[in-house]
Amino acid sequence: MTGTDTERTGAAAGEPDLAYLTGFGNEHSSEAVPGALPEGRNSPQRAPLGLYAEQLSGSAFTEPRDHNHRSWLYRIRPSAAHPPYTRIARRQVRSAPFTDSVPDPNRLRWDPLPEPQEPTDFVDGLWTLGGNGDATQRTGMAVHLYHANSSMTDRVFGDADGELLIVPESGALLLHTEFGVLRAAPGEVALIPRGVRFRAVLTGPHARGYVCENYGRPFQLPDLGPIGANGLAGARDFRAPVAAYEDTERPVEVINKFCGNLWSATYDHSPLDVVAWHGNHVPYVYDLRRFNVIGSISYDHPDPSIFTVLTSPSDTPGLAGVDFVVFAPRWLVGEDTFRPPYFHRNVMTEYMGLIEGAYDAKTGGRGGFVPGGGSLHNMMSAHGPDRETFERASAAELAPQKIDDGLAFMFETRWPLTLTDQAKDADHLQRGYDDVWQGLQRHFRP
Ligand SMILES: O=C(O)Cc1cc(O)ccc1O
Ligand SMILES: [Fe+2]
Repeated sequence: MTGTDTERTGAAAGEPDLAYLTGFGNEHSSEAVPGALPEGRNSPQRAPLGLYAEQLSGSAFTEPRDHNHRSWLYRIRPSAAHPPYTRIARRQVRSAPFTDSVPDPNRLRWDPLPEPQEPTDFVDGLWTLGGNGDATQRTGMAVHLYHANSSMTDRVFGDADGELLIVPESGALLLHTEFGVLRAAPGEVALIPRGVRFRAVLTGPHARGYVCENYGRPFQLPDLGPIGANGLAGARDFRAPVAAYEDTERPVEVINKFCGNLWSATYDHSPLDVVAWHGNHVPYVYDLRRFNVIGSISYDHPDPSIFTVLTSPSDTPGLAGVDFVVFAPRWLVGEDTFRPPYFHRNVMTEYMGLIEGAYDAKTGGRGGFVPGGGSLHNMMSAHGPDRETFERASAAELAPQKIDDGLAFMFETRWPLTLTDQAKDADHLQRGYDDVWQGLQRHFRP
């Protein structure tokens, strides 16, 4: 695929007007200064405009074309021009393998992270809930939350351990990356590929959200099978940035997450100095409201795999390292059907978050499933509608019904999640979550 279409999205007052390149997985190309991209070759003897040519590989050179991810960057200085990194405190960031505790079969739910008390940027505000796999083996994933009240200035972050799927819940982020600037507001998700450097700028006083750090194969669009050629997330709705560079000659701290630790080096310039680029290892943003929701128009509640936005496949067909699933506004019309999510036990592990409103299987409000909160239903943990939802939905008069009062999502992973101590012992862990399934009456009449 080639992607040359550009799309502009409305930015809020005072924010830059951002242009984007559209399409998922495209061989995009972009130059901030005309003539900065070499033609016909990647690495001419002297790159145009006195730039340095550099390849960034997100896959092994030899991976099949379908899975090959790389970009060529034309930059003011090569990334190699940096002083040594030294290890810094991890603060509240943890990585796989997770060894703080043993995996817990209990159903768990958290309220939102408390507001930061001191100046906290996106990196300082990352707080790891747990995960699975092993970052050094490039398997598994981690669930992080973030809360920030300041922008990253002269501070840049890159994650060698995996790609970052950022799910804002409150406050939009401007993500200044090596490839240009993306804006991700609540209701949108942004993906920063492995190794790509960025800094997060707040557009208001506060920002909060979720991050899926995927150590495994990069997220891709799911196959559509019998759905056909269209449906779910449309490839053309994914937006990559256009090239934009920082020509900054002052100290900039670059933080590198590497095999679970944070390392820092102070460069004498900004590493966001890419004037032109081409390739398919690129960041992107996607508006979840564009998701084409497909469901049952006869009876029964389909499995939530029908809501998969992105999947990170494993070596076993159909078994994802992690799926990103969205519960977007939709109509429910099932006849003689219990319409909310059913009671179930799942070999896959489900972490759920709420971006806005309410979720149809759970009661919201204080002590319930609330925006910014999260729930964990680990492998084979019994869960489903809470008592109130069960009673209401079992008695409801069935007419076509629009579900449009919320936006929830799920990170669904093939391996159980192990919690960090800070998640297990958090004040914002809801201690009485099991009670939502208490009082489900016996109705058996043989
Ligand atoms: O547990 C959940 O709420 C997630 C979920 C939703 C759904 O529609 C069906 C199954 C499922 O696990
Ligand atoms: Fe579930």
